[in-house]
Order: sequence, then C-alpha cells, then structure tokens
Amino acid sequence: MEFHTLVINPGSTSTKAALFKNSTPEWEETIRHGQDELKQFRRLMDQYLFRKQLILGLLEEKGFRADKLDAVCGRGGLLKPIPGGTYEVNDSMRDDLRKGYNGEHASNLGGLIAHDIAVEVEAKAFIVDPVVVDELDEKARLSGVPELPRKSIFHALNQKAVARRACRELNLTYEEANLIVAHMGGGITVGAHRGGKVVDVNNGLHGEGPYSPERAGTVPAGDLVQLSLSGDYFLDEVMRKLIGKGGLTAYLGTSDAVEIEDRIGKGDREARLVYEGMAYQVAKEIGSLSVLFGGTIDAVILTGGLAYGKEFTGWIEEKVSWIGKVMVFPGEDEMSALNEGALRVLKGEEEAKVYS
Ligand SMILES: Nc1ncnc2c1ncn2[C@@H]1O[C@H](COP(=O)(O)OP(=O)(O)OP(=O)(O)O)[C@@H](O)[C@H]1O
Ligand SMILES: CCCC(=O)O
Repeated sequence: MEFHTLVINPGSTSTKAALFKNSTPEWEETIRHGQDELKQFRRLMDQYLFRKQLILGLLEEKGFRADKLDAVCGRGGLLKPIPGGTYEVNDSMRDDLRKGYNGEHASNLGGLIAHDIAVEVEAKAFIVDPVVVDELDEKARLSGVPELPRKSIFHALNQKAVARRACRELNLTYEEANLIVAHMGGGITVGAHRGGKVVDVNNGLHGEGPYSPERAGTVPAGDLVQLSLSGDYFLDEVMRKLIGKGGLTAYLGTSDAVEIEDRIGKGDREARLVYEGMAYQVAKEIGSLSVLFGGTIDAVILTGGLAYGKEFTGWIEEKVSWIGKVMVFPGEDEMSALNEGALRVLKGEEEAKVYS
C-alpha cells in the first residue's frame, strides 16, 4: 500500500515542506524568510495565508495533485500540555492553535494549515509530538513556588525521533531504554527519557536550563526580579533578554556558532570562554538528569545544529562520558519524524490520539 503525506514545518525564519511516499521523501524544500518579509505581519496568525500559499505554490511547482494526498502533517504548536504521539487535528485543537493557548510560536500555524489543505481533498490531518508534550514526573513539576510550576516545553519532535534512532542502533525499544537527549539548536533542551516518556526536561522557551545561541536559560532569580522592577525596562525588553537576545547573542553579538568557532580559531579568548561556558552548562544539565536513572543509562545523545561543532561536542563528551555511551546526531530530522508519525497511523500500527 502506498501513502502520500505532505509535511509542513513552519519555523520562525523559514517554512519547510516535504512530500513523502511511504518513508521516502519525493522532495523537501526550505523557504527562508528575511526579517523584513515577516515584519509586515503584526501577529503570528496574520502569516497564515502567506505561508499556506507558499506551500500550495510548492505543490503546484512540483506538479503534484493535492487530491492524491492521504495525509497532511504539520508541526504542532503551543497547545495544552499533552502526552507524546500523533494527534488528528480537530476543532478543539484548531481553536487552541489559533488563540495560542500557551503563547505564540510559528509551529501554531502547522496544524491549521495541515487541516485546511487536507479538508479540501478529504485527506487526514495530523500533528506529531508538539513542543508542549508533557510526560513529566509529578516531582519534576515542583519549582518551590506553587504559583509557578515547572512546565514541559521542549524540542519533543526531534528529541523523540533521535531517541528512537539511537534505540534502533542499540537494539533496544524506546520503551525500555534509559536515555538523556540534549537538543542544541537556537534553544537548548535536555530531556530524561525513561520508559518511553520524557520525565524531566528544562523549559527551553521560557528561561530554564543552559544558555543557548539566543536564549538566557536559568538566570539568578532575585536579580532578574530586581532588574524587571527597576523601571529601566518594559516587560517585552526583559523577555527579549531571556529569549531572542540572550546567551551567545548577549555576550558575543551573534547566535552563529560557526562564526564564533572562527573567532576562537583566530585567538578570541572571550568567544572561547562563552562558547566553552555553554558546553559546561549543557554537561551540568546532563549530569543533573543522570541521577534519575540509578546508574543504568543506555546513551547520552547530542543533537541539533550545534552538534555539528566537533570541538563543542568534544567539551561536553569529556565531562559526561563517565555517565554512559555518548552518541552524536548533528542537525535535526523533524520532517521525517512528522512523516513517520503520520505513517504509523495510516498503516494502522498506532491509533491517532484525540486532543481535547
Ligand atoms: N557546522 C556547524 N558547526 C557548528 N555550529 C553549527 C553548524 N551548523 C549550524 N550550527 C549552529 O547551530 C545553531 C542552530 O541550530 P538549529 O539549526 O538546530 O537551530 P534552529 O532550528 O534555528 O532552532 P531550534 O533547534 O532551537 O528549533 C546555530 O548556532 C548555528 O550557528
Ligand atoms: C523549546 C521549544 C522549541 C523551540 O526552541 O522553539
């Protein structure tokens, strides 16, 4: 049986689309958006038609008739907290994506566009492992301030995809493996995967964990409160210090790790200190999660764009290799992870979950 799935992944600076026949990509395209191009839209939802037209344009350019699609699968957004898996897009999900239940994120557009393309050709519409996948252990939710519970917002799609890939190499099922996965991209999230669930992870979007190319991570809380109430900053300016203009960007003026490596190569000591500091924080996060497994860790996995940096992953490996086997999967494989999620349901291997 042949299944055609259109995969849609709207990101903050790009729109990615791919067409799969079963597990094989027929084509995959990334359309990059300059800052000025998206500036014309005041709110994220205002980009909806623009992004949908780009994807329909790609289908036309490739000469593929939409009525041959079996499914359209979008990257899901800031919904209510839900367990991992493949979800059929329904009305309740569309309402929450439209209003941004947990905030604005480009991936809120994924499920909406998937639904609208699918409905016209009577195909199925899905999302897979959105950033709000929440499988936290109850103890992991406690922050010390009852009004501020810890939240699970992380790179669930890529973390789970690389975890499954590592399990295939290790000859284990995902459900029986003990893994720590560090996704290191524009944001950094480090998750403890136990029994097929991510039982603890830093909230990568709202200021927790290691600093990253463009985010601050955990900062001294009291000092942050004082800075916020000093009267010197508006709320959105403080938020920008945490997300967008934090981390490498704040210290070195760029989020581009390749440029930073180049500066280090030319003897820039400050760049080295800050870049090594980021590796130190990732290693510390991995170390803190290692205690959850009582000494039986099958692998520590390093992934995301930063994992292309050999010296960077080397610094982390030096500090964590005593914990377990370190596996490095540079980049991310979100498009095929979305396709595989849809395919498992189309083939009847898994039932689609219902969002409510
Ligand atoms: N060859 C490379 N060597 C070192 N760093 C690299 C390399 N290629 C990309 N990077 C760095 O990886 C980071 C971006 O990673 P990635 O593309 O995974 O992020 P993103 O998709 O924009 O964000 P996120 O993964 O948080 O959703 C940037 O700092 C970039 O400079
Ligand atoms: C942490 C959630 C995914 C992202 O970084 O955008």
